[in-house]
Amino acid sequence: MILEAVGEDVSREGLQDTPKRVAKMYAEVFSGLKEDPKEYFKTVFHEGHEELVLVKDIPFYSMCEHHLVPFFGKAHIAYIPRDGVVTGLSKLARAVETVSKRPQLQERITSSIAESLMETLNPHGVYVMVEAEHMCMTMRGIKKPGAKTVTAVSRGILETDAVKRSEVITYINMN
Ligand SMILES: Nc1nc2c(ncn2[C@@H]2O[C@H](COP(=O)(O)OP(=O)(O)OP(=O)(O)O)[C@@H](O)[C@H]2O)c(=O)[nH]1
Ligand SMILES: [Zn+2]
Repeated sequence: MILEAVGEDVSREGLQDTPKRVAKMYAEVFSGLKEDPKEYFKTVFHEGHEELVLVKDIPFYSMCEHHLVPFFGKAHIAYIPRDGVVTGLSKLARAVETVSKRPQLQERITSSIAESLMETLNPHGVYVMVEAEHMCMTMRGIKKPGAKTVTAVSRGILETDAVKRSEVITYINMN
């Protein structure tokens, strides 16, 4: 229907399988709708580690819900465990993957990861930062390639304690 609407000849060879390919692609890029990031954080280890855990530079690709074009970048997830309860490191990246693979807003990716962690691990604090380039701002519309959006959500002690939060931000900015 999109190809017809833009005036394409939908019978030409290259386009014949395009509806099928696009359907398959959307099933893949929106597969996170069927998943709950909180499920991943059920994998826990009792390690007695009460200090910072940070997994940074987690790459992600998502789809802007306004234009259905990609936005992509990196997510950084930090938390301070309570009672030494930590989750698997890969589970943080899996949560990013799940919430990215939905029609999204960058703010919602950021806050839903933070809330999921707070609700499951009940840590002392969480800090999530997401930086991304939105193709709806680069290839169309205002056309500002290179413009970067940064969103951050802090919860618990990382919301109330500015010193601890700036320590986390220093680690995020470190190479
Ligand atoms: N807050 C937020 N806005 C977003 C995100 N992704 C895209 N947008 C914005 O959503 C807005 C939609 O604005 P509209 O005026 O309804 O749509 P539009 O006419 O296509 O807007 P332009 O992009 O300005 O041409 C735009 O300003 C986009 O930049 C996001 O993750 N978070
Ligand atoms: Zn957009």
